Parts: sequence; C-alpha cells; structure tokens
Amino acid sequence: MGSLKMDHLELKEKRAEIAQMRDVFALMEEHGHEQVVFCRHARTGLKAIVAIHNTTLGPAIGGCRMIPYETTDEALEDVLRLSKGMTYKCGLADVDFGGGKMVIIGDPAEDKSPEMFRAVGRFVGGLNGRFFTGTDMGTEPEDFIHAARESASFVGLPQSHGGSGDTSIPTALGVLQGMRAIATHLWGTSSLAGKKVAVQGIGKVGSKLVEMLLEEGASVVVADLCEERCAEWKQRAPEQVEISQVDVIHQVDCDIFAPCARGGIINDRTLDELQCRAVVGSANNQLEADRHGDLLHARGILYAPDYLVNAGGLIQVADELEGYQAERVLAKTKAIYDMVLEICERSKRENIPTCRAADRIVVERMENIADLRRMILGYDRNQNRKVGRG
Ligand SMILES: NC(=O)C1=CN([C@@H]2O[C@H](COP(=O)(O)OP(=O)(O)OC[C@H]3O[C@@H](n4cnc5c(N)ncnc54)[C@H](O)[C@@H]3O)[C@@H](O)[C@H]2O)C=CC1
Ligand SMILES: O=C(O)CCC(=O)C(=O)O
Repeated sequence: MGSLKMDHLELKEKRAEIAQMRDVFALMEEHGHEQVVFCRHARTGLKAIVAIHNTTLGPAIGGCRMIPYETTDEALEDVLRLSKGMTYKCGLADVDFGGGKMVIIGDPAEDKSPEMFRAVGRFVGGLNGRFFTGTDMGTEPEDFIHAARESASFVGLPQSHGGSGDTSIPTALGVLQGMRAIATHLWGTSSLAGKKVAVQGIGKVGSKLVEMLLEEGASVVVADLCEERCAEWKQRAPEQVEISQVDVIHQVDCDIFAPCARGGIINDRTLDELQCRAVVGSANNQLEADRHGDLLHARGILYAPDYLVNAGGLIQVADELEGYQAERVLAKTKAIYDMVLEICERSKRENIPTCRAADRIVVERMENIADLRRMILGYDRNQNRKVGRG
C-alpha cells in the first residue's frame, strides 16, 4: 500500500477519470437496458461488466468476451451494444431467452487464470439465473470449466464436462447457411463453388467457416492479426487461399465479405471502399450504426443481418439449457437459410434494408410474446401468490 499522500493523489486522478466517464444510467436509457453489473476481484485482477438488456422472452443469455479494452468506457459501450444485439438474436431465433453479455477487460493471452474464471463463476452465479454465459472472442470452452465449479450459469462447456461443446461450430454453419441463401437470392443457386469470400478474422468461428468454404469449392482471402494463422491456411490450401493485410481486407474485390472479428467494420470510412456483392459474417454488431445498413442497401450490397446468421451458437446453448439434442440444434441452425431468404424477399418487396426487415420481425415477435405474458397462468394457493412467467 502506498503512502497516504500518494493515495490522495491517486484518488484525485481516479475522480478525474470517473468525471470523464459517461453517465451509465443515461447510456442504459439510450439503449433500453435493464441492468448493468460491474465486477472486480482484486486477487485475480478480474474486471468485468455484465449487461442485461431485455428479459421479456426469458432470462438473459450471451457470451463472455475478453479483450484488452483501453478504457472502461470502451468496454461498457461494447457490452451494452452486444447485449442489445443478443435480445434481437434471441427474438429472431425464437428461443425463450433475453439479451445479455459479459466483457472481461484483459488480454486473453496474458491475464487469464483458473481462479479468475472461478471469480467469474461467483459473480455470474450471484445473478441467480438471470444471466447465462459462455464463449465469445478471447474465451474458450475450457475457461468455463473453472467458472462452472462455482455456479450453474455457464453454457457451451466441453462435452466432457456436461456441456454442448464448442459453439463456434454451429455459428460457422449458420453463417455458411446465410451465404448459401444470399447466393440463391443473388445468383439463383445456393452453391458457393467458385465464389470468392474475404474472411476478416480466422479465430474460432472464422477458421471453421474457412474450412467449410474450402470444402464447398469457394476460394478465400483471409486476414488476421495473428499472421501465423493466415500462413497455416495458405499452406493447407495454396490454390484456394490468399492472404490480405488486416487493414484492407474489406476492400478485397470479392463476392462476399465475411467479418468474423470485432464489430463496427461497416462504417463511414469503410463503406465506400467495399467491393463485394454481399456482407455475411459472424461478427456481432458489424454495422457501426443502423444507418450503415441503409447505406449498404443504397449501394446495392446485400447485408445478411449479423444477429440472424450468427445465431448458431445461441441456438446450441439455448438448447443445452433445455436438454441438448444435437439433431435439433442442427435443424434449427440449417433453418437460418430460410430466414435469410425470407428477409431478402421482404427487403425487396418493401424496398427496405435487410437489417430493418429483420428488426421489424423481432419487434413484432417480442410485442406478441410480451402481450401473451401479461396473462396470469393461475393462482397457487399454497404459495399464496400468482404463478406464471410474466
Ligand atoms: N464463438 C461463437 O460461437 C460466436 C461468435 N460470434 C462473434 O464472431 C466474432 C468472432 O468470434 P470468435 O471466432 O469466437 O472469436 P476469436 O477470439 O476466437 O477470434 C477472433 C479472431 O479475430 C482476429 N482479429 C481481431 N481483430 C482483428 C482485425 N482487426 N482484423 C483481422 N482479424 C482480427 C483475432 O486475432 C482472432 O483470431 C466475434 O464478433 C463474436 O462476437 C458470434 C456468435 C457466436
Ligand atoms: O455463446 C453464447 O453464450 C451465446 C451466443 C453469443 O454470445 C452470441 O451469439 O454472440
């Protein structure tokens, strides 16, 4: 512990930093959030935020992302946007869960420890079933083996530990289904053979997607902060794989651009530089703002809404909480194809961007369920209280 004088100085600096932070309640109001929980565990260095956006459809669910965010504000903004996206994802995937997400401020390569994830387990457990979480960027199914020792609020654990396993497999499959639907809409065939796809980020999801695309006979251009990952793919399939620099992957002249890293890649700077016919990827929040979906539409670039095509992981973990059935997960994930086609057709028919068409379906569904849940199911005399979900 430092001297008292140092502590005062530090306190002053901290206060100045806090004064710079945006008002959390104002941000929650802006996005419509229910709850935000800040978690700190000194011994393991854990600093995390859980955001619960909306529980109209059921308890919140959403992965846990670990990134060395530069500021608390950046982490807060990410978790607020991601959890809101989960509400929409749950609505469209027709699962009985609401939107939530967790972020850990830290470098996954340096800062992880089993004890840190046990601390995650205790914090998330303290939410008493209001929030379930599993993997996202920077976290692996194995991390949650430690978390699950402290509470039962974790999903996507390895199958050897009673979970449904790696969620990036169904996620990649859902993205592939989205691409097939886009191909049907644009080119009259669901085959991706001969198509060129630029994949930004070849981590858990991106690498599985690349594998599936190569099997389909597509060629891919890959970019990742980790250059060795790109080199490995080039070595595995030299005829079908090209490597791009990370800062220009969105500019590649291709049929489909597949963002599979962080969000916000479709923005004022990149929009005019895109040279693809469609955007279909796993990254959450690909549009920096909703208006970028309108601008894509105006440019004639077909956008498969991220929260629709990347729902495979959610479908799997939601199923896990209800008694995991691999065939059911596969069938629901494959159905992403039909939903993407439906949204493309609605977008064409009503001349609205695909992202707006998808949002409308979610809002309609949520209003219907909210209305239904206002009905009381009955009266439990023994408990002397009303029963029902709503
Ligand atoms: N894992 C899952 O099941 C799901 C993931 N997602 C989303 O898909 C995206 C990828 O997730 P994961 O594959 O699980 O994460 P990951 O952490 O395994 O992989 C992300 C990859 O992107 C790379 N990367 C980061 N910034 C980059 C940049 N600027 N340019 C190029 N590469 C960059 C990283 O080096 C890493 O290889 C995230 O947005 C995540 O939220 C969405 C639904 C489910
Ligand atoms: O993996 C999970 O826990 C839920 C899925 C998710 O976080 C996502 O789709 O972004």
